[in-house]
Amino acid sequence: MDGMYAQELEVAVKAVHMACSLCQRVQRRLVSAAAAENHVLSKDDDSPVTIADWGVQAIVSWLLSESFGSQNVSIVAEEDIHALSNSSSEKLLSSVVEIVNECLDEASKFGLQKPNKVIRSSEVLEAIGRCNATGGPHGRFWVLDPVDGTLGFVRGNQYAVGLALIEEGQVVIGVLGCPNYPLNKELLSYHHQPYHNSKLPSGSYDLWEKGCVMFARRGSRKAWMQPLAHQDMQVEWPYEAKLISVSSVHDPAMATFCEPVEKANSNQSFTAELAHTVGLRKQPLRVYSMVKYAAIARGDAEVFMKFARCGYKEKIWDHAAGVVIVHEAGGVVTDAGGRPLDFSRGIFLEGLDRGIVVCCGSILHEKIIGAVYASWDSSNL
Ligand SMILES: Nc1ncnc2c1ncn2[C@@H]1O[C@H](COP(=O)(O)OS(=O)(=O)O)[C@@H](OP(=O)(O)O)[C@H]1O
Ligand SMILES: [Mg+2]
Ligand SMILES: [Mg+2]
Ligand SMILES: [Mg+2]
Repeated sequence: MDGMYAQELEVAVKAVHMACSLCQRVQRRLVSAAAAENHVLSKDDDSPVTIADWGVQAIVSWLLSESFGSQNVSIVAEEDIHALSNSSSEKLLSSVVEIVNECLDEASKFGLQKPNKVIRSSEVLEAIGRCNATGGPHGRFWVLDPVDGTLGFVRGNQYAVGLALIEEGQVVIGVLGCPNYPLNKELLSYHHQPYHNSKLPSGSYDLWEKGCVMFARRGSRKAWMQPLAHQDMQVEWPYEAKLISVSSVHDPAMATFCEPVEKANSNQSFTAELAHTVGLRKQPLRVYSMVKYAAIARGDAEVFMKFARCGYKEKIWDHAAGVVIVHEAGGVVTDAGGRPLDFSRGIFLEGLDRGIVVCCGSILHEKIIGAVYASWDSSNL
């Protein structure tokens, strides 16, 4: 990790590894219905939030502040402390504090310094609440989605931790933790049973079998993947990193496209029409979270399309890390008008033309953008 942003990238990768470890602990506990009740809440818009969302936001914010000084760190992130700070949420907050300390205790596993004392609830709240930057065109800020695909997470399925650094409106580094990403791509659409791992005798599974962290630096033309450390496995930091790159498939008939699982999050009949128009023949791969970007970057799928319903504004933390990783792995990411996504206008991807189109290469990309023009008028978006 030499060159520009080397230190930022190193800290971000370590922080995402630790965040993934936190998520894995929580996901294992969610298996018990009784625990799930205390660990999953609904937000005002009815979307779920869990102790993992707050725990990851706290831990990443805390680690970034420790590494760069809190006065130098500005973070735009999804969660806030509202639901955690009222008097009825004491138990919830103590679960978050407990999991944060449990994970920080293992800091050395990820090449990080363990704190010399226990982190108190006020510090956890402070770390979460500090992530209230609003982005914009100037300066430097981090963008964090502590758990992307929270729905997938609570269902024991795919989810991601996304961390990116934006400078002068451009995403300069991206790190994506995908704890359930299978090495065997056929298993991407498989319903994961996360707790199965814990039943395996230690050492009987391959380090690369499931779970990875992907990362890239803008302009490097390289994207990397590291395995996650599995429970009970003694692996020394730094972990081995492999180069990844997009698929070389350009024939639509051979290509796989992925899209959100939830019908509410993308117009699946419109994407089916686009797929048909350009000659994509395979069944769509429906995957939760930015794991869809990971699948493109790793060459496990060729196209990702998301057309949110009219009026929904995409947020920068749902895309920043994925976009730079796909781009450096050789892929193309634009809106449906063919323009790059604009991360310089606050927390939303303002000005996004209709939807997001991610492809392994320009041939497929041009076909899809062309099909959007042809289909748009007849669509009911
Ligand atoms: N109505 C609507 N339309 C589009 N997108 C929405 C919508 N509501 C929420 N979100 C955001 O979608 C994030 C999850 O997107 P996915 O592509 O992973 O969708 S899906 O979970 O596979 O269905 C999800 O991220 P997380 O909240 O981090 O899970 C939301 O930020
Ligand atoms: Mg998200
Ligand atoms: Mg989220
Ligand atoms: Mg959410």
